[in-house]
Amino acid sequence: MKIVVDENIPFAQQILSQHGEVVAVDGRTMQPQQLVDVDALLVRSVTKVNQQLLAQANKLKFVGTATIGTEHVEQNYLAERGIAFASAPGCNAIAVGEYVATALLAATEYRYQSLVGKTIAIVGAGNTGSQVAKRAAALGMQVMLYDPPAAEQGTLANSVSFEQVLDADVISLHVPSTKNGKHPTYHLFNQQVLSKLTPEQILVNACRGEVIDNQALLEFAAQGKSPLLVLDVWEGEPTILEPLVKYAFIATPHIAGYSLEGKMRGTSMVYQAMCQALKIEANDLSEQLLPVPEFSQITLKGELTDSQLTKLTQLVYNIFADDRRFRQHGASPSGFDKLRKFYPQRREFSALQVVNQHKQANLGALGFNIQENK
Ligand SMILES: NC(=O)c1ccc[n+]([C@@H]2O[C@H](COP(=O)([O-])OP(=O)(O)OC[C@H]3O[C@@H](n4cnc5c(N)ncnc54)[C@H](O)[C@@H]3O)[C@@H](O)[C@H]2O)c1
Ligand SMILES: O=C(O)[C@H](O)[C@H](O)COP(=O)(O)O
Repeated sequence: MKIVVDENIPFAQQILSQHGEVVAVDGRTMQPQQLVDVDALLVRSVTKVNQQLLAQANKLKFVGTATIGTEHVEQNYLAERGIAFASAPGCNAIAVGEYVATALLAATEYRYQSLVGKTIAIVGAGNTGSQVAKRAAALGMQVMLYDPPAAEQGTLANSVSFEQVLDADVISLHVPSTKNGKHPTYHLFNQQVLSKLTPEQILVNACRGEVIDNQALLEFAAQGKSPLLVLDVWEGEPTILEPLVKYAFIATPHIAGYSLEGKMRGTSMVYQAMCQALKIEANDLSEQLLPVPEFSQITLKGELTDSQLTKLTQLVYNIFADDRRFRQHGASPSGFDKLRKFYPQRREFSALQVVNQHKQANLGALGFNIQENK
């Protein structure tokens, strides 16, 4: 069996080589001739899987994307060809929740404010939005969910109105990128919507760049009229609107979901799906391949202040290091992809065991591994 994988799928080589020849290729520049006689293809979000790419894929039986987003894959075309498809829903949702929580704590410290009692509107209450909601609630915020599709399907009891979203202290975006259907998200935050926001608010985009009209946002930001911006995703990646970067409080190259655990779950999920589709027995080594974290335990002697909590999150995930690297090296197309390719190992909060003498319920809800000190 021959399997082609994006070279940026961690652990793929070790896990898949049990089943045949594994060829790792650059996902951004993958070519049709690389798929001749290939049985399975595993990609990430940067590979457009369409008729053109699969023109010479004479033996292909399975395509998997080790990501949450699926807009880069023409699923109808795969179905027409009888090629099985799987994605990895929710694989890196915890990492996105931790990214947003870390960013919000940093932002409010910068403004000498507290998050307690502030409102947050979460646009898109799916896997990533729910993880953000859980952490925002743990930080004492009042959470509002806006998700008309889920409300219509009856899976969300209370979806607030879009007007309520625009009034929130924090607006955090967690929708897929869609141009069609009843609730398209392309430029959901367009010039008109952005004009209603104020510099006192915080706007987070960790879903897809094109959900915000980046040119319009730049114009408001340049006039000092935009909210405080936390931007992980950008329109046109990797060719982004570079002047926007300097106006963001936090700017990162689409790495909100890039925890090692999140990537490992993505690999594991598509591996399992591939084995099922190709009717082979799975031997998932991913958990075993996860390295021991550099840090392991911290003992807290007293109640944490807001500032100490901010530091604790940054101890595990140094969001400012990501931001710094991006501003220094990442805004050009090659820089953007390079930072993502050579992203340092980032662990989830659960990798840190917190020995806690004072009960702080919110640390557990934030994702830390709590050990009560009796
Ligand atoms: N920055 C990153 O590293 C990163 C990581 C993971 C996911 N993502 C992106 O975030 C998106 C969301 O991920 P998820 O796991 O939460 O997906 P999900 O499918 O679990 O949830 C998306 C939610 O958005 C809702 N939705 C769709 N259109 C909407 C609209 N117009 N208004 C409000 N809600 C709407 C859906 O009903 C659904 O509940 C993904 O599609 C992916 O593109 C980015
Ligand atoms: O959709 C997802 O899962 C995320 O956006 C993910 O972080 C994308 O990562 P990429 O495939 O671009 O490396």
